[in-house]
Amino acid sequence: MTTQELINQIKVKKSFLCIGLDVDLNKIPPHLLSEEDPIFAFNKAIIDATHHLAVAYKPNTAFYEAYGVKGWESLEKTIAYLNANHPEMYTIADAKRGDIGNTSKMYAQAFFEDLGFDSVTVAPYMGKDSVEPFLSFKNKHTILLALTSNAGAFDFQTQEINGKELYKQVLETSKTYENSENLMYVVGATKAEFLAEVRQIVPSSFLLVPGVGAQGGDLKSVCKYGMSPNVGLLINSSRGIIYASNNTDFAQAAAIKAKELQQQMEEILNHAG
Ligand SMILES: O=C(O)c1cc(=O)[nH]c(=O)n1[C@@H]1O[C@H](COP(=O)(O)O)[C@@H](O)[C@H]1O
Repeated sequence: MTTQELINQIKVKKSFLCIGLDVDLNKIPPHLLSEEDPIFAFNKAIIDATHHLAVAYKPNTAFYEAYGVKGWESLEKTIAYLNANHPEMYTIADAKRGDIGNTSKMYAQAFFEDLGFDSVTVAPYMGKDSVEPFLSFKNKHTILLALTSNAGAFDFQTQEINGKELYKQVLETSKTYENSENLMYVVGATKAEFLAEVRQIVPSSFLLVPGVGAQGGDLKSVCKYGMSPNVGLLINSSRGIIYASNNTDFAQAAAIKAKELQQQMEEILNHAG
């Protein structure tokens, strides 16, 4: 999906919500455990109930890899279901990859070509030649970790090197990479006040903002500091939506939570004009 197509979807749906499909078998409704593929059954029900309220889905691959071959099959089925039935949805493989060039190329192939995701999250630590193999894929996005939502973000990302915080160096340096127009960035919702400075460096890039909901990030603050003229935000909530109920009404309960966020987003978009 192109960036313009994503922007169009945001305008049509009046939503910039990304729903995180972080499926934990200990948290899903027990009645699903007798299904042949409980993870896919859960995802399909959540997608069917929420796709009109969100513009993106983000399975975090850890939750699938944890179940071995079966988990990977559930991931494959989930992305295939989305691409076949909801091609308008933007898809993010949250895999946080990045390695020497020839290895990164294989990671990119796995997520963009084999699985067919629109984007993948990548760690910037190994630098230019670890990121550019992802950027060379047309109409695919590479979502680089800039300032993450967790407490450990302050260990390195906000430390200054030559008078500049590392996350700012990541933003600035990555703009010089080949095909840098295919970049998006992760900035945690728990660090909303940093978004104004992020926007000074990347005024129009899309930002994936996780941390609303279970981690306590505030939607309004994120929009206040981070919204660009083209919206430029994908706000993710995983547990806060998908585990709203662990009973037979789980999908409807997820839709209620998703709608709460979508309505707040619609109000913000209306005010932004
Ligand atoms: O890359 C991410 O999506 C990510 C970056 C970050 O800084 N913080 C963060 O929470 N995430 C992911 O976003 C999701 C947040 O989930 P909830 O806290 O349940 O909404 C998880 O899949 C995290 O791995």
